[in-house]
Amino acid sequence: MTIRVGILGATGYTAFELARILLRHNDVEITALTTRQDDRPHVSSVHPQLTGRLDLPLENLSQDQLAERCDCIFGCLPHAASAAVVPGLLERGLKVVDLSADYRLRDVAVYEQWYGEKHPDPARLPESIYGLPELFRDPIRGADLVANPGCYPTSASLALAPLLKAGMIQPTDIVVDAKSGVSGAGRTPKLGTLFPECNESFAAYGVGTHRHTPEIEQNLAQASGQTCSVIFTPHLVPMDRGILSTCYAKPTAAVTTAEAIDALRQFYVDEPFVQVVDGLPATKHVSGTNYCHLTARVVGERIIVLSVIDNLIKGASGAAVQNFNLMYDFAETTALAN
Ligand SMILES: NC(=O)C1=CN([C@@H]2O[C@H](COP(=O)(O)OP(=O)(O)OC[C@H]3O[C@@H](n4cnc5c(N)ncnc54)[C@H](OP(=O)(O)O)[C@@H]3O)[C@@H](O)[C@H]2O)C=CC1
Ligand SMILES: CC(=O)N[C@@H](CCC(=O)OP(=O)(O)O)C(=O)O
Repeated sequence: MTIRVGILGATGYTAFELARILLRHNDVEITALTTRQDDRPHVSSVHPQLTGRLDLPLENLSQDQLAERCDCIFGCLPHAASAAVVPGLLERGLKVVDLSADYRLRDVAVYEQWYGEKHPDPARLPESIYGLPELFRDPIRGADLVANPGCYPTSASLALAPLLKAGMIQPTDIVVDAKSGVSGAGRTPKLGTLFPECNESFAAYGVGTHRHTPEIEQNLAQASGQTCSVIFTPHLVPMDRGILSTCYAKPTAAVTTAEAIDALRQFYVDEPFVQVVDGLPATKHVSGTNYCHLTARVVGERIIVLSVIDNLIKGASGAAVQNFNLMYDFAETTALAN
């Protein structure tokens, strides 16, 4: 069975990584790439790395044109822009993996509080499926609309959910101190991601206000069945890609480092893309892959869980293909095992 796939926002970074991964998928044909530009640039002029590997223009396509050419859409648009088109695609019978934040939060009031704008498609929020297979796999199988997680929430949730579920850490006073490479901000130019602004510099941003805070709390609450509160502080690191999340939590009882690592290992024993390591993980260990590396240390009165992912792969496009594989009942690792 060949699934015809379209990628929205194809000039961007996550779209490029998606195309690269999907070209390795034997059951996929990429049949549409979209842009708002009207001059139909060839994909090789937008992403020279794809020269000779994909022969398609980027086009400003209508929803009817997408429905004629595609079975499934990967949405790589900014939030709000995504929810403006997803309903029409679903109504035309397409399946959608949405990489934006639009369908991740269950509660429209929480979305509007943290994103500071009206949700374009609020009725669909309670029924969209959150695509983090290691924590919530079953509903993804056969789903029509999967909300691909944010990059920081993936790294933090994979680190903390197992220990919360095992009752080893308290659900409050959790601190997630996370650092991301600059590709996390996308290819669309912004002042803060210009080379002279961020190179040789290291800064926090969104302190106390970052919109991934409620997404992390939602995941931890859903995984553990208890209300969770998280202080999340992201930082921009002058490197291309990668996220390191250092997560601090209070143990519920005396625990050793070996016991904490063992709990993580037991939880992820059958997971192809989560590796619990003994040494300290580094972003380079997972760069360009769909893996998350995790470890833990007990220091004083805290358990510290360290988690690394590639923001563009496990934090975005690799996870999207993992979800796609589940939606279509392909082996979950198809096109991702590198
Ligand atoms: N970068 C990352 O690490 C991660 C990103 N995400 C999310 O994935 C989505 C894509 O991210 P990324 O690829 O990094 O972003 P980019 O900025 O690299 O690309 C987004 C693309 O969307 C198109 N676009 C921009 N604004 C609009 C608009 N208002 N309406 C329609 N199209 C628009 C642009 O294409 P054009 O100008 O050609 O029309 C642009 O190239 C975003 O929602 C992002 O938050 C999620 C996890 C990680
Ligand atoms: C470094 C950087 O700027 N990172 C982005 C997160 C990328 C991501 O996951 O964003 P979505 O939730 O929109 O999909 C940010 O902090 O907004």
